Amino acid sequence: MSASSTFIARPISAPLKGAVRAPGDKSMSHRALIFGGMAEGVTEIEGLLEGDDILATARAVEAFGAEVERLGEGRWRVTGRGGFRTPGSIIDCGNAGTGVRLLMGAAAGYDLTATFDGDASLRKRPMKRVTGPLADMGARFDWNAAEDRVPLTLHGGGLKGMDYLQTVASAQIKSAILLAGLNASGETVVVEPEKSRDHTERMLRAFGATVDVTEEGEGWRVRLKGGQALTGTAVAVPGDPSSAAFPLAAALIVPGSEVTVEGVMLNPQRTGLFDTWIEMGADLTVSNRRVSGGEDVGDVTARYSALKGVVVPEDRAASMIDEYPILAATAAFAEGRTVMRGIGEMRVKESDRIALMVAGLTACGVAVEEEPEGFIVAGGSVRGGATVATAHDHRIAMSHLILGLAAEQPVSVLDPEMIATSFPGFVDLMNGLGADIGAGRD
Ligand SMILES: O=C(O)C1=C[C@@H](OP(=O)(O)O)[C@@H](O)[C@H](O)C1
Ligand SMILES: C=C(OP(=O)(O)O)C(=O)O
Repeated sequence: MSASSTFIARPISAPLKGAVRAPGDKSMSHRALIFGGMAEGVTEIEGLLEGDDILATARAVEAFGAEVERLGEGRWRVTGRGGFRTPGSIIDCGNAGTGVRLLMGAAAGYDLTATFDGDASLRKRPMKRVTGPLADMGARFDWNAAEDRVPLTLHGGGLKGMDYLQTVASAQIKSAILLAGLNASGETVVVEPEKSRDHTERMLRAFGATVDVTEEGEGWRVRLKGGQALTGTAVAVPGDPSSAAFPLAAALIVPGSEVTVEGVMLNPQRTGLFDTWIEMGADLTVSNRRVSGGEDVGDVTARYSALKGVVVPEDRAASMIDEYPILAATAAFAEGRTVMRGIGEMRVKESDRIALMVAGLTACGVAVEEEPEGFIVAGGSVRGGATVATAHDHRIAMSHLILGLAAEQPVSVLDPEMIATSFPGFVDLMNGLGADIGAGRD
């Protein structure tokens, strides 16, 4: 696909109908591969997301010395050697912030040297939030191009545990420090201001580690002792709520629709969007609740709904940080204003997601106000009829394509190939439900 490729979503007149499965959860897929690579023995993974971000992490884990095999669709085996060793090549994490930050934390605990890099988007993202605390534990870093950015070289080993008080609620920072702490002397403690996704804590226990978690203020105090070995295990990865959000959003805004996404992970630190949609008046129901892979899972059904604008509580941000773009797309069809604040973190994702959503929605005829740490969408009719820049950001691309299905005129997005980082098969899945999304003209 050329650099100037586009996808186009055309307004549809018939409702979306059907039941689908979301791809495997991206956060858990990164962790299953990385922990499997750090562990001694065999880790069998089912439901692994085969998106580009995860394939980059699989290659990285292999470069750090584990054996990584694909057994079938979503079925992978990692045979770990009980630690990472110096890789023979640069660790290219592609587009993945989670991949690079968790891998740096994991690698920092071992006596090795590794150079990390990524694509143009990853090269713009801040790394000191992770290298800072890892350096305080004893790791050394060389900036190979610019401070705070990849490419960078890590010299690991000889770490001391630390107490770390996080200023932002970030599961990536928390996870990097905890993974380093596993191979540090003494105890490592991370205190977060608000609860962030806890897949690392849960999954480390499945790999045999002892992790102590207590409530502290609005967040958690997480403690683990250094010198803990991980043992390979079986991991079942449930569906990704961040991906499920797209077909569900389409059902909410296309009249007459009813769509079920089966097997969606419902960890409370990931379901802020669903809570917000329900407050907006969405007909969203969960059935068949069960536990799978140590996480709550259910089938989520969305039916077309007359949505109302809401003020999203700021303390919900960590539980839906990747979902504000698709929330904004649905808010464009709601009656009244949807106020999204306390989300400055959105500016340091794969793109400046506040700026990109404001620009894209404005181009589609939606009234939007930008703030330094948030934005406000005034809902109503959506004209569409625009070609939207995505800055190679998968969630910006998918959000505008969903918007286009219910707009008055088609919506095109530039550079849609990044959708494959988190949701390979997005277009086929959506079209199978009755959407009209296809390749546009260059
Ligand atoms: O830990 C994780 O798997 C993730 C944490 C979040 O990032 P931050 O930790 O930077 O908030 C999220 O945006 C990202 O998509 C996945
Ligand atoms: C922010 C995201 O991912 P990452 O930080 O891993 O690049 C995302 O998937 O929306």
